[in-house]
Order: sequence, then structure tokens, then C-alpha cells
Amino acid sequence: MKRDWIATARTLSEALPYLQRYDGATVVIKMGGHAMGDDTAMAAFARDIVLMKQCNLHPIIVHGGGPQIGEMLKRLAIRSEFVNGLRVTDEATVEVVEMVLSGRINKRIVQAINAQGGKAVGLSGKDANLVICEKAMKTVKDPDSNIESVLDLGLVGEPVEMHPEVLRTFIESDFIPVIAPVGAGRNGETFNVNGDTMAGAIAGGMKAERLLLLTDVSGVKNAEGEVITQLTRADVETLTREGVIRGGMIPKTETAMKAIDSGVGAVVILDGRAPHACLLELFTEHGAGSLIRP
Ligand SMILES: Nc1ncnc2c1ncn2[C@@H]1O[C@H](COP(=O)(O)OP(=O)(O)O)[C@@H](O)[C@H]1O
Ligand SMILES: CC(=O)N[C@@H](CCC(=O)OP(=O)(O)O)C(=O)O
Repeated sequence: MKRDWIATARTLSEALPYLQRYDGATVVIKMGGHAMGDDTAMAAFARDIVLMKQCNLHPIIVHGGGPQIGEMLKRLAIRSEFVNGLRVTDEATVEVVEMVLSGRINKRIVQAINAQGGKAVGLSGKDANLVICEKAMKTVKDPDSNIESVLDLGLVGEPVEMHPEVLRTFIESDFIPVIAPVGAGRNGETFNVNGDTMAGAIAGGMKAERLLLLTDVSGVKNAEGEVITQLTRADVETLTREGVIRGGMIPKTETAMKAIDSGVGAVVILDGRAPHACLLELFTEHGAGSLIRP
């Protein structure tokens, strides 16, 4: 028993250099819909976020909710399809997307953080014009003919303008922002934004030290299924061309590249279902997942 206490004290002591490194740092944490666990796992995640804030880090949470949107669309008998990890979104779909993301999921996370003694505030890209979007224009290249075509994904938004002042105000007053990936259009449209894309835009706008993308795999895997611990831009391009990075991993790696170009210190793609994933990544030498840095 005594030895356990000493080990606990040693772990706390070993956190000192990391606490010093991240003192006052902004860390954007994106929790994917697949990484959201049951109430116990959510409470543990929320506790770790409150601990970070207590240690003078400034966590900003951006969440997804793809599987939960999918369930609701199914109940409402609305068909849905994904192209390159993005949901083709019509008017009926975007209504459901906003309801599920800004409503149920956002408030679940807010409540979980508040239950641990934090002060969380739920927002979407619409609040204070945080994230203004335009219709996403995605191009795909046919690998055989090399011909490029533009995809029409409907009301899928690409962030084009950020107004992060509201986040700074909240952070300075010790609030923890929890952001749903819904964006405002310039002509009153509501846009469905991929959660990773939203997290990247927020991290870029805030020049965050770290962007953590929490998902349901332990990192970016190679063709043999092994996690690649460090990735360069060239690695990402090759793996995507070869189809090893596909589906939901495409918006994550694209986001990582863009975030780094906008001044984010580093991006980590890691398994959010692992207990204390964020604390291990930030405060110990046992960081897990795939690290992408400039
Ligand atoms: N090279 C790869 N390495 C790891 N996962 C990959 C890769 N290519 C595709 N994936 C898929 O991407 C998924 C993560 O994306 P997604 O389902 O959108 O997660 P989230 O809901 O957490 O955003 C993984 O569960 C995996 O099936
Ligand atoms: C355009 C687009 O695909 N939007 C996503 C938004 C939610 C999301 O990104 O959720 P995850 O992080 O859990 O995947 C969607 O409709 O599913």
C-alpha cells in the first residue's frame, strides 16, 4: 500500500516539467462521437479537463457526434451518406445535425464538466460569429484517369472566418468553452461542419499549443495496421494516396496539416476511450497516438 502512495507521489512530481511547459497554454481537445463513452467515462474525461484548468492550462473542447446524428436520422427515416468522411447534408439533415450536436451532445459535456466543479459554457460556431463558413468545395481525383471533379456535399461548411474574441473572454474568466461543430453562413445558412475541421479552425484561430483529436483508434495506422507514432506531411500524402488513410481519418489528417500551417504547435491523434488519455498525453512521458508537428 505504502509503495502505491510513493508511486502516486512520484507521478505527481514527474508532472512538474509538463505543468511548467503548458503553464497558460491553450489546448484544443476534440472528442469524436465514437470516443464518447458511457456516463462514467464522460465523468472521468470531464474531471481531467477540470484538472487541466486548475493547473492553468486553457482547455477548449470541440465535439463531434457522427454516430449519434446517424441514429437520429435513422429514427426519422432520413437517408444519409458519407463522401471522404463528410456527410452529404441537405436542409432536413442539417436540422437534425444542429439539434443533436448543439442540443443533446453539447449539453451532456457541459453538464459533465460542471458536475466536476468546472465552469463550462456551450457554444456553436454561430455564437458571436465564432466560425463563419462557406459551402465546402471538395475535389476528388480519380486514381486511374487522374481527372479531378468537384463534389457537391450540400450544406457542409468550410470555416473561412474566425472571431475567437469570445473564447478569449471566456478563458480569461475561467470558463471552459464546449463547441458544437455547426457554422454560420453569411446569408443566414446553417452549415454542418466536420468536428475535426471545426477543431482545427478553432486551434488555428487561437494559435493553440496542442490540438488533441480523440477518436476510437490508437492513432494513424500503416498498411500493416501498426500505429505510426510520428508523421510528416509527406507521410500523410503518401498514405492518403495509397488509400491507407481513408474515411473518417481523412478529415483528421487534413485538419492536422492545416492546423500546423496556421501556427498550432503540434497535433496528436489518439484513442479517447483509453482512461485519462489527455492527462497521459500532456503530463507524462507516456504520450500515446500519432504526433504530427511542423
Ligand atoms: N490509416 C488509418 N488509421 C487509423 N484509422 C483509420 C485509418 N483510415 C481510416 N481509419 C478509420 O477512421 C476512423 C476514425 O474516424 P471517425 O470514425 O470519423 O472517428 P470520430 O468519430 O472519432 O471522429 C477509425 O475508426 C478507422 O476506422
Ligand atoms: C460534415 C460532417 O460530416 N459533419 C459531421 C459532424 C459531426 C462529426 O464530425 O462527428 P464525429 O467527430 O463524431 O465524426 C456529421 O454530420 O457527422
